[in-house]
Amino acid sequence: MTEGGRRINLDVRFPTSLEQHGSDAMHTDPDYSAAYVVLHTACGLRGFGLTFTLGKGTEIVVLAVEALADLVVGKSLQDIVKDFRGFYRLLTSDGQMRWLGPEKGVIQLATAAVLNAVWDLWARAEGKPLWKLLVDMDPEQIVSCVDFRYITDVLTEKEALDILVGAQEEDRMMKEGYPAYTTSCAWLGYSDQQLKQLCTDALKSGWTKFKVKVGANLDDDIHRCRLIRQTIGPNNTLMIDANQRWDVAEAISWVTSLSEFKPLWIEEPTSPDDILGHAAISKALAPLGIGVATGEQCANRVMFKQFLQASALQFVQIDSCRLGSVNENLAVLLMAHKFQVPVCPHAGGVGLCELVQHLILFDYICVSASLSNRMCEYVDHLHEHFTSPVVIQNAHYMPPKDPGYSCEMLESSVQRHQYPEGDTWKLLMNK
Ligand SMILES: C[C@H](O)[C@@H](O)[C@@H](O)[C@H](O)C(=O)O
Ligand SMILES: [Mg+2]
Repeated sequence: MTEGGRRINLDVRFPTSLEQHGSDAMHTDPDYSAAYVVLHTACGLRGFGLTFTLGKGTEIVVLAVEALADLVVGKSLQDIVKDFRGFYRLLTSDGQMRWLGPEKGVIQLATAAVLNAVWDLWARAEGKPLWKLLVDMDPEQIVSCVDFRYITDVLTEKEALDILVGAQEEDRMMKEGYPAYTTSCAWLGYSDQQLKQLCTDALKSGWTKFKVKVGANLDDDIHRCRLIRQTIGPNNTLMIDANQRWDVAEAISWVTSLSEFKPLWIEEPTSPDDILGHAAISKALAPLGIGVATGEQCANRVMFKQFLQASALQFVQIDSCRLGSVNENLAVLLMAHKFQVPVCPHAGGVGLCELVQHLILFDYICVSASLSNRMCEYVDHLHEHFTSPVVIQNAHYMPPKDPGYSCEMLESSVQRHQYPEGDTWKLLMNK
């Protein structure tokens, strides 16, 4: 990898807060943003990677990426992928930098951005979309990308190999795609009128599964859930998402008050680190038929391991930019399979839909072979800034065909949205 004398790590921000896109009970004004990484090889190939942020502080992630750059620049792609587990360890276990995490917080977001770019580069070098690169790998090679440190008490390499049965129903995915649900109809800052209109339009386009933001005000939640349930009807699926707003007892009583609207899950009811709290909530809500979903702020495989061990979640929400890239997502997919807990990836952010679709296709084809209680999140924002945007047909993700990990943004979009020097921000600041 070379640095080529120019900046390769960028702070790119979109002013989504202006229209309340992405708003929830804890993040009331997100500007969907990314620390964006471009790797250059000596032979002229480029790999693109990103990690998702909400605006302020993205510059800190960019600095963390720069701190990791020394571990990447000067290495060849072949050297990295020949011992990908070793390279993952190098990035996450540097004797000085690991003090900043380890494997969590800003440094982990930066690790994800860098490794996402490496995976993108690898898939491009092979001329395949990332999901296909994974599907075509030997189980041994897949397992060699995973760091099993701290998880061998629940998953050994041998067990992982046994799980990876090899490609199964790839054809089904090519024909039908992977089922999706939408969050874009019901961000917390949207008006009733907007909720109703967006749900009605989504129903017409074939959507049957809807997620609603809750957690700020109970009366308002009852009102919004009623409105949406009435609009989507009794047979479509509803999920609710509190984004960590409550204490444990509060979560149980609040969700009990919303149970008449029959949500499939309550997402992030409390602190993302409170594994036993999630277990208590799961136990209390099970008789109501409501599961607990979490993972978008679960920074590493060890946390997921414990959530699974403690029966603290019924839906695993992997995130392509929170965990340490594909390497660590593979570990979580395999553990979820061992515990027979369905994986429903998180994608509410810029670029997350583009990335995570690759992981869930791999999960279906090589790991789970099941669609029961499984779906991938979709949000309808900012896809126009990517060179290979997601393709949704009849509420399904259609498998990407272009080589890479779908991380590349249009150069014009990057330029316009760079913070603070891009035109979009200059204009907003001068208002
Ligand atoms: C701030 C973001 O939009 C979150 O609200 C979003 O990721 C959300 O939790 C989701 O599940 O999509
Ligand atoms: Mg969420």
